[in-house]
Amino acid sequence: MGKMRIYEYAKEKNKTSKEVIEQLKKLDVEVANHMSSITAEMRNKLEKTFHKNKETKAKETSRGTNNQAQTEKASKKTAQHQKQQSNQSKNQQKKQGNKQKNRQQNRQQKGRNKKGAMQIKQQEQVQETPKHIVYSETLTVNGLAEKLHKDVSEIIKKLMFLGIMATKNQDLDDDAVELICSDYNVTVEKEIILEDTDFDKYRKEDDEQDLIERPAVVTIMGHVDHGKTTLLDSIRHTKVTAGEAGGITQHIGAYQAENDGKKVTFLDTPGHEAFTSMRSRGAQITDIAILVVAADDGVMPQTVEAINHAKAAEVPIIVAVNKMDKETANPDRVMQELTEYQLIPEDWGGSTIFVPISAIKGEGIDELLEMILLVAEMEELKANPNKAAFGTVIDAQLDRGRGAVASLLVQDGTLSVGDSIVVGNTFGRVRAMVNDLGQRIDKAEPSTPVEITGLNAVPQAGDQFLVFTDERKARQIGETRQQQHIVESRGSQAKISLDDLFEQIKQGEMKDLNVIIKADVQGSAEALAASLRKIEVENVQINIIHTGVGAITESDVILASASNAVVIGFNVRPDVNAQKAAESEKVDLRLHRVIYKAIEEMEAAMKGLLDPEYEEKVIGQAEVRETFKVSKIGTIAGSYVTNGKITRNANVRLIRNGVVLYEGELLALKRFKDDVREVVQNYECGITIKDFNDIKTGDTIEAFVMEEIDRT
Ligand SMILES: Nc1nc2c(ncn2[C@@H]2O[C@H](COP(=O)(O)OP(=O)(O)OP(=O)(O)O)[C@@H](O)[C@H]2O)c(=O)[nH]1
Repeated sequence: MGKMRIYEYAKEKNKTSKEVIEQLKKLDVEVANHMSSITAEMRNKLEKTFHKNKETKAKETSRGTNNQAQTEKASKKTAQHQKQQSNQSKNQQKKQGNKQKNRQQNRQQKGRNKKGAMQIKQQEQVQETPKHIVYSETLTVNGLAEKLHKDVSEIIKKLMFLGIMATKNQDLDDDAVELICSDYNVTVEKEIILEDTDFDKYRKEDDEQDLIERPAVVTIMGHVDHGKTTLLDSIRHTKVTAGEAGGITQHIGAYQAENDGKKVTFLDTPGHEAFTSMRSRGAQITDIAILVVAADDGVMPQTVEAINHAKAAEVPIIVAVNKMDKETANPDRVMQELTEYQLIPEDWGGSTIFVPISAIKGEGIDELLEMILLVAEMEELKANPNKAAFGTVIDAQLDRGRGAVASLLVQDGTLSVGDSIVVGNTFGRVRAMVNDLGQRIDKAEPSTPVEITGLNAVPQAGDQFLVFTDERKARQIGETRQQQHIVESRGSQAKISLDDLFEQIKQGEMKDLNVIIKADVQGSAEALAASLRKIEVENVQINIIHTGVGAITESDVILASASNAVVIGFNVRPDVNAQKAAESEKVDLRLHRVIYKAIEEMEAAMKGLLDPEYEEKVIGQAEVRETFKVSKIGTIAGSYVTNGKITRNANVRLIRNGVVLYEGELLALKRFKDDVREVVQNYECGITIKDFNDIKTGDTIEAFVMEEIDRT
């Protein structure tokens, strides 16, 4: 059985909460309000006094004294009677009995209360009151009044009586709803809508024969200024079928190019940040990554980042060696440098495709597209166009005239105008749909990017969408997802942290521990990586997914979040954005200044030996010299601080003859009559311990705090 609250007890005893609270006060028991729970001891005390009161009241009644409790009881009976009266199916015998009873009670009622018609109105209201109400999510004051068939002002008054100032459109919390209802003797039920909101639950497995080839979705990555945007533009100009819509291409976050009658979809936002932030949101939309490396510049830091991001996502890489038109172009150097990252050309015994291009001159574009088609063929990219569409948001914004506008990439099924759709935490019906050429279309098959309108709100890039055949279902799921999102955003998902690593290893959830290393110099990053790789813990392998030089950046954190990795910073710190991202993404950042400490920590975490985050620190001791028993408060220990200090927010333990009798919180710390924040050595004070009164002269009260350990 759960805890009983004051108002529940009052109801059981036919008392008002106020009466119970007052009675408790008389008994020197302090309670906060009607929602406070009631202990067995409190119950016993109350039972006794109420029992006594009852006897006195009984005597008074026999002397003909009228009292409020009786009036209440009588009016309740009247209400009951009226309910009974309205019930036609009651058997005759009962009716007879009731009639007699009612006549008697009515007489009593009339005698007691001569207010007449007003009274009747109230009774009618009582009659109308439902016995049970059901609500879901939240209820406003107005909503509650409607459900209870009451006037909203009556509910507001009752709330005021409970100390809740509410307007009629204000949401009530569950406790308030429960209290008001209990006041009307109405039982409440909160309906929890258990709509399954996971898209996977609604997506059906495909039969092999229903699958057909679909265009590859390609992302272009690479170092700054190596020519990503130029390449995207070049492909668009040479390969997009301009024409029907006057050749004006729409920037909807992606476009389709054609080569030999086969399509390829290019995502418009170059760079790995967008790619990885989508992945961190659970969306894997890229099938192939094009790594652009300028032939005159070679492998640069962001080239390496891009490689690691693509590898972490297990996406095949095609290298486009750009700026081949330049005199200083040195493709061999690029190839040489990339071998370090396991991107080895076929000629050199590897399997990576290298295509020399000049994005600015449009040279090598055909070859690049051919290679993309080749890799796509090897990847066997397929989808079933004959089912409800599923895919991902590439971009979304609010348009003044059109409302929420979202660019979607259809990844499976066919999206049609009029479809009921849930997009992330939004929903609606596809009102209008345009393709990358700005043409209005009715249907979009797998790998097609489209822009749609008709959603109730703006979704986020990386959100997934799913079409539902039932419009109502789409709405329900959309609304529930919206609610869940609000709840989840309060306590965002936990990522891997060294503190729970061992637990996960034990439970077999962790086979590879992904690590990102950022250091002040390449040498130490490599040394740390090499040492970490050597750590041997059964069944777990350390996987260094990225190493780099410089501060920990937001991009590192996003990669860590997407890959469930821990970031180790050696002699470097996170920048402001990285710090913020780590907090919101719950990414564990470990900062070290000594290599062996970093290794030790990792090893300890993997073996489950990591110290707790906090450790106890004793801050002072006091000797109990006298005790005072105060009925409202409990035992006050008149003490003398023998060393250190006792602070108001410290935890305390009571020690008697060297044995710890109790450990808990300090309730009050006083000097004379005043509450104080701390009392230092050689001063006297009064201490009370929360929920503990067995304090004796000669006991020691030890104060301690929990301090975070600095692991650096
Ligand atoms: N000579 C030559 N220059 C090129 C080529 N491709 C791009 N460029 C030039 O290189 C510079 C950078 O090109 P962008 O396409 O903006 O490079 P990016 O990788 O998109 O750069 P960010 O958007 O800053 O990351 C521009 O001045 C381009 O004109 C090429 O094939 N040959």
